[in-house]
Amino acid sequence: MAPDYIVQMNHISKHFGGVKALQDVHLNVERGEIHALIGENGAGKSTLMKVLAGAYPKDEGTIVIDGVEATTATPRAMIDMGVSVIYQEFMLAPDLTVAENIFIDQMQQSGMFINWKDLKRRAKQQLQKIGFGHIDPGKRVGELSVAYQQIVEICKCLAKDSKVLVFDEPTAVLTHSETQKLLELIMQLKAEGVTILYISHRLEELFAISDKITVLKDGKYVDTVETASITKEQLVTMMVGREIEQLFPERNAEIGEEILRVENLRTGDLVEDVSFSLRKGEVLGFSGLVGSGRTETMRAIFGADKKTSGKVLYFGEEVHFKNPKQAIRKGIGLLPEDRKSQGLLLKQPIRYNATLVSRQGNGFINHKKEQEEVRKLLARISTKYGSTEDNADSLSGGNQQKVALAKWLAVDTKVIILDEPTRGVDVGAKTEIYQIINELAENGVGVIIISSEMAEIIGTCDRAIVMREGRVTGEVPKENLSENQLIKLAMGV
Ligand SMILES: Nc1ncnc2c1ncn2[C@@H]1O[C@H](COP(=O)(O)OP(=O)(O)OP(=O)(O)O)[C@@H](O)[C@H]1O
Repeated sequence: MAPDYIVQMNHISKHFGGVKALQDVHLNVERGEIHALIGENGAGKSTLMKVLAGAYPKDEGTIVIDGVEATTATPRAMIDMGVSVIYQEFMLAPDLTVAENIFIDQMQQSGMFINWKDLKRRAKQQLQKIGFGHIDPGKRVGELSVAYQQIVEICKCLAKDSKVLVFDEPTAVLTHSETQKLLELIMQLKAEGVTILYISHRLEELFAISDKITVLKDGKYVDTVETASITKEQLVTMMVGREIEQLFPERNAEIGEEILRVENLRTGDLVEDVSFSLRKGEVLGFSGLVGSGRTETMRAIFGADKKTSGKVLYFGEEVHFKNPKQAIRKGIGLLPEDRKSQGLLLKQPIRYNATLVSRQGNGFINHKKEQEEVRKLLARISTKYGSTEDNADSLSGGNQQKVALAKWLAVDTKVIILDEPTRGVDVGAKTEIYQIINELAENGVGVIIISSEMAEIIGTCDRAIVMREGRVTGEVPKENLSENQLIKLAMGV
């Protein structure tokens, strides 16, 4: 029997200026399957999905949805054909309620008198249908957690009768248990006949839920394979074009004297009592659930937020950084978790972003020299970009993360705090980032890594601190690091 394709994208090409983001790409998805899309940062996954959603016009190629060719692929036309995309940055209106967000498109279209009671009832029904009936349809979306906002976004798509749902890295911002819930929901949607396209850099997720995987590399189609017929290693080789023997490279750092000590730190409403120390050449992991206060702790140390009480000792001396500038001057760096709002200036050139920290205090700048240095820096972590003068928003998500990291590699730090350093980064580049972390440690830098990926904490750290509800619940040395141990401490059991 001939395959029953619901999405057929063939010979798709798309360029942005000189960058060929997609060249003669194919994507054929059968009705009712979960089809994963994978590839390195900048491979063209998001662009292909934006072309499918009608958000970007294609240069060449055809799109056929359920047997009908999309001749005018605008966002409206593609929604009408049954395709909806759940982007990493949700398209929700934070000031409107859950119910209003779910039905916003219908409300705008009908322009009729709105029966609020009915709207709430229908929203509740939608939420119940996918097992989230406990979300209040009258609540403002801005007050919901990221995971719940994502549920609202999914309901919004389902309310539009979407036949094909595209998830673009949906779990990057979710906790372990939220991720499990989302994966279950996706399986449920599949059982109800919805076709799913799924982008993720987390291979274990792809192997858990997908039926087929399409691999892209450098904007080109590599292959489509049955998930059951391939191993993780084979998939990685297809993706990066080489074998990755070891995701977490070995390190033989010499751990030296104590350089940072935090005593009974209290900050904001969340962090109540945090104490720990960091030594020269040490990689210290911070594990815990989202909302456990890890980011807030680091921000207070870095002078980005005020501490209410407690002490920070740096090389044995008490310090009171009033702002990040003071911390940076003393050799402390922080790569924030949210690169979009804190890590990068998206409307500024890549070069400017990569030298943001190193140029502080330098009046005269030699552009040529700077460009050359930036190129070298970015090559160290295989960043894919057009020109150093392009704005940061022209970069793919993972490559934005690399530029945000690069700016810290351009300066000498003694302590560097990396908040979710590999979020949205592909496996090949992850290894390169781990290698850089190792090099920093070998050069005597004390490195702190906050990570929601337990494998990352286990694979890279000499020791881990686990936080829960604003307090430290445990400290685990390398030899005892295990997922089980980290989960127990994070959940308080
Ligand atoms: N609006 C844009 N303007 C210029 N170039 C762009 C734009 N959007 C994407 N690109 C370029 O197109 C290429 C593909 O990017 P895309 O975002 O599709 O990659 P991706 O596979 O989704 O990567 P990631 O895993 O990092 O999210 C990249 O080289 C990127 O820099």
